[in-house]
Amino acid sequence: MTQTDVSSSAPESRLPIAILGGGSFGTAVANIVAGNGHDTRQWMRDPERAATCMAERENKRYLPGVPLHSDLQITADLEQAVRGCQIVFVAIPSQSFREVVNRAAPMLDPGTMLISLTKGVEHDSFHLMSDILKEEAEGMRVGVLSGPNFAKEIVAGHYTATVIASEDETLCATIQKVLHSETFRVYSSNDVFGVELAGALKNIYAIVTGMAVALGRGQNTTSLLITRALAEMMRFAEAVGADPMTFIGLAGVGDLILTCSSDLSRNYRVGYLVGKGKKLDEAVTEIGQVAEGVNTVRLIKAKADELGVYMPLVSAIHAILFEGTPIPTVIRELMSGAQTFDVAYSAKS
Ligand SMILES: NC(=O)c1ccc[n+]([C@@H]2O[C@H](COP(=O)([O-])OP(=O)(O)OC[C@H]3O[C@@H](n4cnc5c(N)ncnc54)[C@H](O)[C@@H]3O)[C@@H](O)[C@H]2O)c1
Ligand SMILES: O=P(O)(O)OC[C@H](O)CO
Repeated sequence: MTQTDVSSSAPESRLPIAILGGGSFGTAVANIVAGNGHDTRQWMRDPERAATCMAERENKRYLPGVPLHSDLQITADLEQAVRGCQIVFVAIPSQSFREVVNRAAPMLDPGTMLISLTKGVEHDSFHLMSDILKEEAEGMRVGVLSGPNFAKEIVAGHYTATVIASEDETLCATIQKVLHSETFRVYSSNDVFGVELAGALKNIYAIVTGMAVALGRGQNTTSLLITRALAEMMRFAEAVGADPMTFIGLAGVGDLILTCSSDLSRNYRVGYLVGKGKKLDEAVTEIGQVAEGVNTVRLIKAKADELGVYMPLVSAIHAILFEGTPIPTVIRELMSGAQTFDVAYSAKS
């Protein structure tokens, strides 16, 4: 297997790089990569939409009003997008992630860097996206990118940071170089599982806080929820073998604060709409974009039950979304639970 070290290439070197996914985040990352002078190809499945985005230099459905970089190539031809690329970013919702990677894998050169941008867990299994990349695309180098990163704020040029996680240090250095810009910083981590898990878990708590805001609750409540969410996330991480320390970084508490504090988050908005009385299906349809947390709640609840991990907020939101328990009943139960230690290492706190 040949593994090209592109991290040491001169800053001006132009690499062929593909981004799979035509939604908000794929588009935001494609714009960064193209802006850094790389030969950037974004793949989206719908040929008509690809042609329209290419012609109008705008992705009207997902990032209206945002000009696409003039060098960004957009295509619905997967082979044309990935051919000869040393780096492929995958921004496909978790439910379709495997299907797309499976299609792309035979078209990739050995040693291609495959980077997941997706924050979810595979439905009906407990696979994270890096597991899928390893299973479906053997012989590739794998990393995950996760952090407090609203696509809309990235394209608006707000100062932003994220984390690239991989056991492959050269891959991390390469991705740091490829994405770094005047407004975008990339930190590295070797805890792939922790970074990826943090990105998936925080979506659950964004639904919870969105709901609390819809119910008229104030900042005390939001702060209570975010802090106890972090405790739950770290307990779960410890139980499944991820490093709890990862959760105090950008991909953990950073993304948790962001997503639980803003209606730019689709997960937060799902919680908000359900809190206002909408049915879950109606809320998801109204958002019209992926809200990974809805599926993640089910999967994490099942895993927490199996492992005996105490996750009262996960149980609470699961009861509201999937068990038909009235919101006031769930809140009463949460608020009358045992008052334990604030900060503790024990998985039972
Ligand atoms: N939007 C953000 O701010 C943001 C930031 C960080 C991470 N993410 C993560 O990125 C992932 C993608 O999110 P997004 O915001 O781009 O979603 P989105 O809802 O904006 O777009 C999803 C895209 O995936 C495409 N898609 C769905 N199924 C497909 C299939 N079977 N084949 C090909 N394409 C398919 C859709 O056509 C659409 O273009 C999610 O896991 C999300 O959590 C999003
Ligand atoms: O819109 P959400 O809820 O999917 O959140 C987007 C990003 O994950 C924020 O980092």
